[in-house]
Amino acid sequence: MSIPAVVTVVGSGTMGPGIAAVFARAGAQVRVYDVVAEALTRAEQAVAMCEGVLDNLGSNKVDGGSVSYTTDIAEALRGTEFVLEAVPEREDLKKSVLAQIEAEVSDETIIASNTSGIPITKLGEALNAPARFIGMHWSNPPHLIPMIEVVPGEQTSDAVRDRLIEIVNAFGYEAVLEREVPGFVENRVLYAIMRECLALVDEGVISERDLDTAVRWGIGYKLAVVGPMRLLDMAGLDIYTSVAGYLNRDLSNTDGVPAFISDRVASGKLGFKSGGGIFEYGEGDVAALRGEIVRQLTAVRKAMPAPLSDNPV
Ligand SMILES: NC(=O)C1=CN([C@@H]2O[C@H](COP(=O)(O)OP(=O)(O)OC[C@H]3O[C@@H](n4cnc5c(N)ncnc54)[C@H](O)[C@@H]3O)[C@@H](O)[C@H]2O)C=CC1
Ligand SMILES: Cc1ncc(C=O)c(C(=O)O)c1O
Repeated sequence: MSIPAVVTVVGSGTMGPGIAAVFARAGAQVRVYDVVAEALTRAEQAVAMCEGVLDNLGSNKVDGGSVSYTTDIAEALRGTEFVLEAVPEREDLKKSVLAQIEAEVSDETIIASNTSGIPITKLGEALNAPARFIGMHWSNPPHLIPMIEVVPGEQTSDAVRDRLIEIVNAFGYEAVLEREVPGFVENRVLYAIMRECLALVDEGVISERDLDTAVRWGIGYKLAVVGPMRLLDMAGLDIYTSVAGYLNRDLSNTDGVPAFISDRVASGKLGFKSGGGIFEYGEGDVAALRGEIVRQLTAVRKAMPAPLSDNPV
């Protein structure tokens, strides 16, 4: 299974560098483009770190891969075969950038978006040739989570869909093909969980730290091995029927962003990126936490059956 020889990643913030590292690991010449020069400087450091993580993971490495960095979009897109858009999650911005990309590439170039859940058909309205456009939703951190949601829009061609699945598998990643819905699958599940977690903390049922402990060592640990559908069979559909019969109507069904979050955002408390959010972080805490998270994710990944392997669970 081959991957494109030349790949361009547009947007080098949280996600771009790890994505670039995975493509380069698979042998592609990757060009990383951003409008902010400092973002590229940070990206170069991030890519080097991701490469070290992939070495530690023992991830397969194909010769010939490289990563370069530029603030010149024409240079970034010249001769490219595959573009991954990873700019901020704003429909207007993404549409503008997608149109900018399409104007610079050949008719054969595939354009993919790492959008967290904006419908691909909607973003595709910005393109003259939406048949070449598809959703390619990586999960954070992209160089460690070996599952990518493949989300065709209504105009996406079958050939582009099949080619993207081939590329994802060439990384040694699981490609999950989905019909397009807002938020796709992973974030619909994640945001349902986050909604309930935030409600439980906000209502004083449990503290932030104890909530994390409960979820990590309860469903988090279990779901890393047993998926939700298999878990239903393991628990018993009769048990689910009894519990859901009284519990589903009692779960949080708030829409919008809870004040627990919006108040913090309004006061500039964004989490790791601002030194404080749900928790507060002192000097060096975020870097240490990032390193420990990567170390533990790597250890768990090594303990699990490899992606694409014949896992009986
Ligand atoms: N952060 C996360 O955990 C995940 C994010 N995503 C999605 O990936 C996309 C990117 O997210 P992040 O990396 O977190 O965003 P980010 O805000 O960390 O990085 C975005 C980058 O795009 C650059 N940028 C802004 N305007 C640009 C333009 N016109 N042309 C080129 N570059 C431009 C910014 O300078 C920045 O470096 C979003 O759609 C997001 O929803 C998907 C999975 C996980
Ligand atoms: C909070 C949150 N929101 C979106 C995404 C991905 O689109 C992630 C993730 O990939 O981890 C996330 O944690």
